[in-house]
Amino acid sequence: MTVVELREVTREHGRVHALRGVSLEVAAGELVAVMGPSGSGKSTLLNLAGGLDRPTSGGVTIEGRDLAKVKDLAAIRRTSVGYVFQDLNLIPSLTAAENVMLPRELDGVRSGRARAEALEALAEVGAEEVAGRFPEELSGGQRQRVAIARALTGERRLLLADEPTGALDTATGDEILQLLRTRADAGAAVLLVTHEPRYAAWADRVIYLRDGRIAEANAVRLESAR
Ligand SMILES: Nc1ncnc2c1ncn2[C@@H]1O[C@H](COP(=O)(O)OP(=O)(O)OP(=O)(O)O)[C@@H](O)[C@H]1O
Repeated sequence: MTVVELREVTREHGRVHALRGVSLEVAAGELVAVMGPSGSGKSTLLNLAGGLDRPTSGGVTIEGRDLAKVKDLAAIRRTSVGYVFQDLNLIPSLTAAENVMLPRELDGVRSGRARAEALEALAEVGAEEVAGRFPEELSGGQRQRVAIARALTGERRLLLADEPTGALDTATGDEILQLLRTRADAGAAVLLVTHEPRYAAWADRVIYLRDGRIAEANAVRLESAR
């Protein structure tokens, strides 16, 4: 089942062509890595796939809903899409658990249930022991786990990760990739932007962007590398 589909998507910023006619489908259960040089359009692709930005032309569909026809994009973002960015955007005045609860509470889920879900998501990423701590009291790897837990709550089917391992050491980066892989294996569609071939090796497919176009798309099966 296709979770996200981009059809001939372009995105222009004035005279800059950030994306030039990209088509891509990511199915449930798939982890797709997006690679390419700086400025090739990777973040633009991710933002469009998650409804954080709108294409200049072409279309984006998430779980069968054409985003061009959706009035409340924010609602789709909260219910269907989980984001993990390098700039983690954890709110400093909230504990780890409160950060994870927030999107669910914004969506009208009661506090008690949102808290139970948050603790479950934190346990899933191995961060339950930091639930009551504030972001500044956490290591980089712990913060990243909390950000992933926040992206996982509410059974969101599309997970978008933009260099989620950027600031982390190799061992912690591997753990984060393992989490994304596990999530894909459990039925999510995962799009991962990375510069690191070692992380791309966890993907089912790797697409290479160059100057806003897909230059190459490889299906890789590297079970033995995992
Ligand atoms: N808001 C914007 N206004 C103007 N130009 C933009 C904007 N966002 C992106 N661009 C341009 O679009 C192109 C693609 O940018 P994008 O951030 O998607 O690339 P990237 O592959 O993610 O790069 P990096 O690896 O450096 O993060 C670049 O030339 C960038 O300067």
